[in-house]
Amino acid sequence: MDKIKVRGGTRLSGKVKVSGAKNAVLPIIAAALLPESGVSVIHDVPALDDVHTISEVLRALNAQVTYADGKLTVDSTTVNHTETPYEWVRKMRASFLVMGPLLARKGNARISLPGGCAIGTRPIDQHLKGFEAMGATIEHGHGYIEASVNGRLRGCKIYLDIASVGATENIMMAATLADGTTIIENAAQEPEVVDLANYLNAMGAKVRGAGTGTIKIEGVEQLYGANHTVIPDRIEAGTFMVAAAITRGDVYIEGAISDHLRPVIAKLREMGVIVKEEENGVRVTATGKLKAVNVKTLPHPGFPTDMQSQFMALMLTAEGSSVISETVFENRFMHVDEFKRMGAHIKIEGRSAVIKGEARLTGAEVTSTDLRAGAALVLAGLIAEGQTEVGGLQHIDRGYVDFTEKLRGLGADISRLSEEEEARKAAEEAALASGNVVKFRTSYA
Ligand SMILES: CC(=O)N[C@H]1[C@@H](OP(=O)(O)OP(=O)(O)OC[C@H]2O[C@@H](n3ccc(=O)[nH]c3=O)[C@H](O)[C@@H]2O)O[C@H](CO)[C@@H](O)[C@@H]1O
Ligand SMILES: C=C(OP(=O)(O)O)C(=O)O
Repeated sequence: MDKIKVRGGTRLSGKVKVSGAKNAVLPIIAAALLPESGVSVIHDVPALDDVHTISEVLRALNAQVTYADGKLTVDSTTVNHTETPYEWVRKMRASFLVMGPLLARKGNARISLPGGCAIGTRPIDQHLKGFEAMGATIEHGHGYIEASVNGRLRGCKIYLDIASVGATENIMMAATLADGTTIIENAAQEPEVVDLANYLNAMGAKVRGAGTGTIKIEGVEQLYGANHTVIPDRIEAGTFMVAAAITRGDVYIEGAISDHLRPVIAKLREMGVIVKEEENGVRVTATGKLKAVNVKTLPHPGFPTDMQSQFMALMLTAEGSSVISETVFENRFMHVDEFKRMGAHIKIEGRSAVIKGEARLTGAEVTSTDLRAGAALVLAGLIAEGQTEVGGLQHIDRGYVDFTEKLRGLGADISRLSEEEEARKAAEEAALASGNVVKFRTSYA
């Protein structure tokens, strides 16, 4: 398995460009299953493992999907399968987002039950409650959920018990082709929900109110493939904002949309970080001591849980103790033990963590437990004394495009090595040190 090696101590500076948002593009690609005619062309699609996974899900349903240079083309006119096996849902929970489009367009869908993951149990009851309210019959068996409807889904009023992002998106997609009007109350208000609604409307859907707690969807007879450009990734942007702050650097994050980052900007400013909102990005500068703050994760527009572990890394450098309350996922503190391996003092009390500031971090071998935890460990490595080796990169690859390269572009002492490269490098170094210089071949014919 690959590892990221980072040596702490460099102040980051320069410019970094944000890629398209993972959490926007995944539901958008699922929604590309809806049109019965026309081709969708989606721009600014990040080259992520998750994008590859959802593309494979669509191909397994018999859609034609091509990807090159950030442009993804989907032709769903040929879709004739309605089953998504465990293989794909296990890799990425967002695969479950094809249920709404399949049910709306084909009248049935058989999707593997996602199961829990490293950050929580993550049930899907709100998705299913919505589909049932729209007239679908739901059956569970052999690890699968099968949903079917006689004729079309019916528009109705659905109150979500939790403002779930995925449930809002799945129900919204299903409702575009339903008979009548659907109203989702206590809907998720994340910018990615708005981006999905914009794409659906570009295909001919009638979605109003996305970005508020009440979304109204008037069902239409048919949708048509459309062009769409994905919004920049606010979590990637936030991660680089923290990278600038943690190294007391000066970084311009091109493409970051301030309005999507209100809670992150507010908390950085509260800590004493300078954040300048510019027309096409934000500039983050930090020097000297930062103040401890308290953070509570909440659905948008609250502080995003996907920024929690990166902020924990930053809090380790503040003066005094900070508290994080994680209210979105019940088990999103797995990175704490990894931070402790680097010398951090963090105490978990129920769903809160108390983070002691002014930590003297030392480089260590650590493992990513989820996508954001992996990024946070790299951030901690940027300020640790000596070398940090971060493993479990399959998590980081799900959600960050060229993470190592982008950080190196800002001056970080960072590299990514495969096990093979690492062994070869070590042998070369040993040979050089002994004066016995030999040429190593990486392969033999
Ligand atoms: C691909 C994608 O967009 N992923 C994001 C999405 O995940 P996802 O859409 O899975 O997150 P949800 O908003 O659905 O989950 C929020 C909370 O609601 C609970 N829940 C959810 C659905 C349900 O039917 N029942 C239920 O109890 C979950 O277990 C969790 O505790 O939003 C999360 C919360 O901002 C982010 O961390 C993820 O990065
Ligand atoms: C939790 C995340 O993603 P997912 O919902 O795809 O697991 C994330 O992006 O931090």
